[in-house]
Amino acid sequence: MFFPWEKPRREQETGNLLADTRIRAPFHRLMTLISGTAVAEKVLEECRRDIAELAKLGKKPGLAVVLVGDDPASRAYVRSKDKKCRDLGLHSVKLELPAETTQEELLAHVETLNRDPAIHGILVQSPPPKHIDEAAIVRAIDPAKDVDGFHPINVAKLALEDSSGFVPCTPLGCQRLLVDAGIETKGANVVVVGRSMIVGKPMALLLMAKGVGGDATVTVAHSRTKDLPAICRQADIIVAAIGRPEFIKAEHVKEGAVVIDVGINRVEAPGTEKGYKLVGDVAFAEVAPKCRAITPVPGGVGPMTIAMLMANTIKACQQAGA
Ligand SMILES: Nc1nc(=O)c2c([nH]1)NC[C@@H]1CN(c3ccc(C(=O)N[C@@H](CCC(=O)O)C(=O)O)cc3)C=[N+]21
Repeated sequence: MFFPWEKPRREQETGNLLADTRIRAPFHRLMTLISGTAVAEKVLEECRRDIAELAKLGKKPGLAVVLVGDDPASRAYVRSKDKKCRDLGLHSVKLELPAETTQEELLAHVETLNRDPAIHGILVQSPPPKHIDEAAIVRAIDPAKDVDGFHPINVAKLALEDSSGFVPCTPLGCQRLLVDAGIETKGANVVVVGRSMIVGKPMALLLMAKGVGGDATVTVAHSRTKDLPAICRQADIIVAAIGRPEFIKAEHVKEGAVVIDVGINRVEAPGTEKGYKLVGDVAFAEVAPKCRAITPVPGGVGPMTIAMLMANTIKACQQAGA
């Protein structure tokens, strides 16, 4: 028997796949691989338009990324943020400070950037070395330049659904992926796994807010949650932000669920060129066949995070002196 929707199984590659790439799944369903790379490109196209509008007003958005120490993964992120800024024609300042930088020195850098009118967004790469009090640094950033959305003022604005604030880039990117992939969040049971200030908590607030990409029924699960697989199996949408490689297995996922994989874990891969590979918080090979849609790693949430950082920087510029 031949069903027209049964397309030949494709190599389950992850990478530059389009959002409508479909892989045949069991029970004659089609599984969508949601391409963060493709959606991020769309967001960046919108950014280019906004940048052109600002240029007419003589304005150019500027982003400062501050990195303390020499963690290789952090350096890679900072480099790709800097590169994306340059691609778009944004003003980009990259501050790479030694691991021994003191709290006072770092605060002085933040103060300088707060006062710099060419800088609209400031990001201090997380996590900083142990001797740095990250909460104090975050509070020192001018909330109007806090494009990470970590400052208490911006956390409050998100909770209050005040759209003048900045929402953390990763949850914002996840929400945009859901909206762009045509996945209805209104009334959906969403389980967010992870309660971090960077992803889990703001993700939950966004999903329960009123409007497009919101109106969901949100459950936040974490390391102390009882019977996590049973809780996750209730979910129409799972957002996995645990920070443990391939933690979410087939037993966590209801047939036909949508899975957003926020994890970016470097795991050893002997014999490969780099000596490591990136895996998500989801065991992709066993989970994907059960899903209606899923994001890959790499090429999923990661590129969206950077695109939303650009979008937040543009918003900061638009709001500056407005
Ligand atoms: N203050 C602060 N803000 C952040 O937004 C922030 C941070 N600190 N600390 C670290 C995390 C991590 N993060 C990533 C962003 C993009 C990719 C990304 O583009 N990943 C590519 C792959 C990149 C590769 O190949 O290494 C992908 O998933 O396809 C990854 C990770 C931002 N972070």
